[in-house]
Amino acid sequence: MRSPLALSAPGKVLFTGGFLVLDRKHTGLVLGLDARIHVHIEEWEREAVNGEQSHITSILVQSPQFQDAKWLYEMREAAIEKSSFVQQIKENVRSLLTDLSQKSFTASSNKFVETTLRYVLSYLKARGVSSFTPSKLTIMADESYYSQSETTQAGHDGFANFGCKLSEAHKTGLGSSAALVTSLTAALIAWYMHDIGQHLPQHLIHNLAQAAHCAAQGKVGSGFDVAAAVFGACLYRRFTPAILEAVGEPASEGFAERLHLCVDDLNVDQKWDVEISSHAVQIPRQLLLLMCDVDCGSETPGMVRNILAWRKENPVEADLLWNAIQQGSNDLCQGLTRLAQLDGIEQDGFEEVADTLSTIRSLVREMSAKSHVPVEPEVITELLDSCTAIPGAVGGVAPGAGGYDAVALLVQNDARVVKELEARLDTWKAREAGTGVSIGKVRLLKARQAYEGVRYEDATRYANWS
Ligand SMILES: Nc1ncnc2c1ncn2[C@@H]1O[C@H](COP(=O)(O)OP(=O)(O)OP(=O)(O)O)[C@@H](O)[C@H]1O
Ligand SMILES: C[C@@](O)(CCOP(=O)(O)O)CC(=O)O
Repeated sequence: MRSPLALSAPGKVLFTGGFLVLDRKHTGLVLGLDARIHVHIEEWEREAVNGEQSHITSILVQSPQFQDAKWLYEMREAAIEKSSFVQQIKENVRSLLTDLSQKSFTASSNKFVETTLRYVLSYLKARGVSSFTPSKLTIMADESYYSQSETTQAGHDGFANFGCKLSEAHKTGLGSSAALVTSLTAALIAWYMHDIGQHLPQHLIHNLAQAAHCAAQGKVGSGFDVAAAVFGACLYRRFTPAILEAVGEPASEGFAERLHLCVDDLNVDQKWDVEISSHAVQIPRQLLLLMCDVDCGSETPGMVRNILAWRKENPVEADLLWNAIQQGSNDLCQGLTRLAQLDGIEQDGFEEVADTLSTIRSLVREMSAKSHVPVEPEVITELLDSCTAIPGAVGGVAPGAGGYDAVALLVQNDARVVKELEARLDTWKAREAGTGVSIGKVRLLKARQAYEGVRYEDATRYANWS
């Protein structure tokens, strides 16, 4: 029996560059977190159900921290005859596409899981992998990905039982789908591609996870969350969207071969042009990145549509604003790196970073006011002002698309500052003047800054769940 494998990928915070990063002219400053989504993969020995055909491979995916979260997929394979190997491979790929079906253990489907399986298995077939043994995949998420509720029960092994359905859990905006798609992609590649050796093929995983995530998400994102899940914290410049558009729909003729060419970057006229600079982003050890969950979501695709519409109608004004925010983002990145390199030589010296952050925030508020999209809404301004007034707090932002999801803070790495912040959040209550939008409880998440991307884990850690 083959030994199980486990892999994990981290969450992200788009600290600056929300909306700008959708345009290749700009970059996003993406900070990494130590909250991860893990995937454990093992052989699945399952007795054949009456009448079941041997050419069907079953793949079970489960998310045991949630109720009713088990999905069974079946993949049909045509027999491969040596004489017509290439042809058969192509047919297999097609049959895989039409016949990867979800047998519902659970009434609901899981679009991100299903799309990832479809993309990775199609890619593997096109790469010549011809035999797939049944496997069982167990997804485990670190606690910070979802808001705490009365049903959450902490476990001794560090994993919580959320005690509710996945659809009822409130996400905290750390990029659960990107971390999930990335660790699932990596687990399937490591399990079924036997020649990858010890080192995970990061670029392959990145390109494939971007393709699957983009398809499942409805092609709206810049892909910064998948880049962070694979490579960790980075300065991110997106890829040209046409690179993935060329792959087409999974049901279309020749999809798997096009996916293979795209993922392995073999299209001469459409090379991957994503820029991921991991070394450009550092947080000095004297600072902590803290995430506060506001538990009152925003609808990112709607905000993206409205901001882009405003930018299109006001190109001159928008460009000025976008360039000014970009400048702020560059200054912040350089300021943080400089302090990280001084590493303790200069104990104070956070004023410059604090000033830059406050300039960025005022530009983002200008973006909000002009576009009428609540990127930093009034309640969040109040919350950020209150948090950053605590002695030892350096500054903060409404990360990513902003809105009512979360705030991200940089504070001095001192337990007293964290305690004071917690005390302030405990009593925090706000109501937005005019619109009447109020935010509920604000909670400090356990997640802190981290740099590592996708990685192997000790597979014995998941013994209680798999
Ligand atoms: N633990 C999990 N098990 C299985 N599927 C999950 C899990 N966590 C997330 N997912 C999948 O990801 C989807 C949520 O993705 P979505 O992009 O809406 O959120 P997010 O990535 O956490 O948010 P954001 O992009 O704002 O950070 C779920 O509907 C589900 O398909
Ligand atoms: C608005 C956008 O630039 C950032 C969205 O970030 P988040 O999902 O709110 O963390 C969209 C994107 O880049 O995918």
